[in-house]
Amino acid sequence: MRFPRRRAHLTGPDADTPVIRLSGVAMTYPGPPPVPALRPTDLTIGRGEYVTVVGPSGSGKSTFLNVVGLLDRPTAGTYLLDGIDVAGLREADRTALRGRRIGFVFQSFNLLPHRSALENVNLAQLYNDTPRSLRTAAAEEALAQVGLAHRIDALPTRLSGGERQRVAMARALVTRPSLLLCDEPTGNLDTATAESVLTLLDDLHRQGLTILLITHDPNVAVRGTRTVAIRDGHLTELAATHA
Ligand SMILES: Nc1ncnc2c1ncn2[C@@H]1O[C@H](COP(=O)(O)OP(=O)(O)OP(=O)(O)O)[C@@H](O)[C@H]1O
Repeated sequence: MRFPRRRAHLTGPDADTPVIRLSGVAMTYPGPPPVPALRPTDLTIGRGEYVTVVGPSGSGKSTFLNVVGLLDRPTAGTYLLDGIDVAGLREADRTALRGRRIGFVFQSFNLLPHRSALENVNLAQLYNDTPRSLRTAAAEEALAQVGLAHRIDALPTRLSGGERQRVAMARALVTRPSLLLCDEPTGNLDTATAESVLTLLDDLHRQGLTILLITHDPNVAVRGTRTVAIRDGHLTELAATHA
């Protein structure tokens, strides 16, 4: 499966439209006392970039992820996702946009334990435009893409940690999202398994996928082609790592 530079469906952006453009985006939790968890931030992520966000505990990584992932509304600034100003959207439209354009991968996998790998991946297609008759094939293709073609009928409890994370990645990819948003994707994995997941992310990036990965681990952060650091809610661009 390749990730088209130009998205086919309805209001899909062209290749030059950044996937993410944040202008002065900030988040202050109301409190009391108010907590300025994300200071006014400008950040543009172009199509096909692999950006990592690194920062210590409490620096604002989850706050940033929740805003970018359309899980929380920022308290200031403008956020364009695929050129769409998300501030004006009603909640149902934000949910639909999130379901179509963003694939999430979490540290804890978040799979339904009593559903097979295939069913877990299939459930992610509630909001996409794939005709119902083609959804199973799309889910099988996504599982094959992460190297799990032979395990599609397995329950998560019968899979290793690395395999579970691959199912989660297939679930994130099946909608062909504009952005893969990863939150500590290797946090629950041993070193060798973590490396295989990071290698898969490298492959997906080479295929054109835009990736935003949040981590506290500098060794993971260097896998991105661009790294930003977050500290006390301030985002700063670090030097480019590898191409
Ligand atoms: N709902 C909330 N209400 C008030 N303050 C919050 C809320 N959520 C987070 N904070 C505060 O905002 C700051 C940033 O928190 P955040 O969870 O974004 O950090 P983090 O980098 O993700 O931390 P960790 O790596 O430990 O998960 C912290 O000072 C935290 O205490």
